[in-house]
Amino acid sequence: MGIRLGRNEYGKAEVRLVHVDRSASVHRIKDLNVSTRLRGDMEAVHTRGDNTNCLTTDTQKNTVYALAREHGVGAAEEFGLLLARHFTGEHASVHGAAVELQEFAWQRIPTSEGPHGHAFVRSGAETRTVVVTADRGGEWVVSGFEGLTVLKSADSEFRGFPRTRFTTLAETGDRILATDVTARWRYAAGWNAPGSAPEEAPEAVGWDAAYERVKGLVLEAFATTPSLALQQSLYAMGEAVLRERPDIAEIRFSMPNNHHFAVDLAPFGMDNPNVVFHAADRPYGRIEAAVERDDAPDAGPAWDSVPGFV
Ligand SMILES: O=c1[nH]c(=O)c2[nH]c(=O)[nH]c2[nH]1
Repeated sequence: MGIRLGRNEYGKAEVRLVHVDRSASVHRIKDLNVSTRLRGDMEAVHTRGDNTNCLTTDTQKNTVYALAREHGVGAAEEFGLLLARHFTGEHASVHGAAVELQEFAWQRIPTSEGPHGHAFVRSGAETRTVVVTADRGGEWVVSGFEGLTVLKSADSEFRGFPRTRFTTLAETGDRILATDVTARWRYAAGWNAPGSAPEEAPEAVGWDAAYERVKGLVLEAFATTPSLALQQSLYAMGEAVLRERPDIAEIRFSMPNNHHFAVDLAPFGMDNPNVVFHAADRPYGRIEAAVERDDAPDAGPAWDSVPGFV
């Protein structure tokens, strides 16, 4: 009987790193949750318990902290690339690395004398996310965010769906459309061809500026697309991003349909022209799709370590 080791990876999950940049009197903080995953020559550790090639998960955790001290922490994409390159470059037994980051945003507390120098309040409606993958074939960056909660109180309809013997949903020309957007986008330029020039890549343009622009495009498309279905809003959001950003090959979304039901106030002799709603928390519809360019370069392993998008 033949039995063999299948796909495998290992790493340290959820290393909580807070880095304070104290180089000026006004501090900057980076608050990250970093997970590492390594692949490589790991047959012996699995089949024989021979740890010769096993760069321990404890060392991986320490590396996150030590490289933060040595290099500082820039954009999450930059720090992810630094770590992935370190693991694949410094350890012969490691052939590939995936680094997953979540970033929690902080903003200096506004005071009557301006933003405080070293007191912060958590900010940002959403959590920024990054997954960097590096192996001998190249580097891939998937940026994104999760938990961007949005709502439209008009310009949303849902009609024309099939009516089966189990259908009770009424057609509507006016409903609340609400969701928590999770979006992940894969950069194309310079990131999946080893040795290709990164001039047009966001590393040159600025990861933070690229992030803010994509978020802005997603929000604007949600707001301005008269919605006939949440699926249509999703596609419009992806299309808006790909039209403007040739450096992005594809964008994937996962969005709950956070249902709001108009409350029946007739028992109290009142009408309810879409004014009073019950915000239901479950069940919820779940709408997921990728929007991609026809000529998108191959995704390679870019999505392999992206949670919820496999
Ligand atoms: O935008 C929507 N898409 C659906 O697929 C769906 N299904 C449903 O019950 N309500 C909605 N709304």
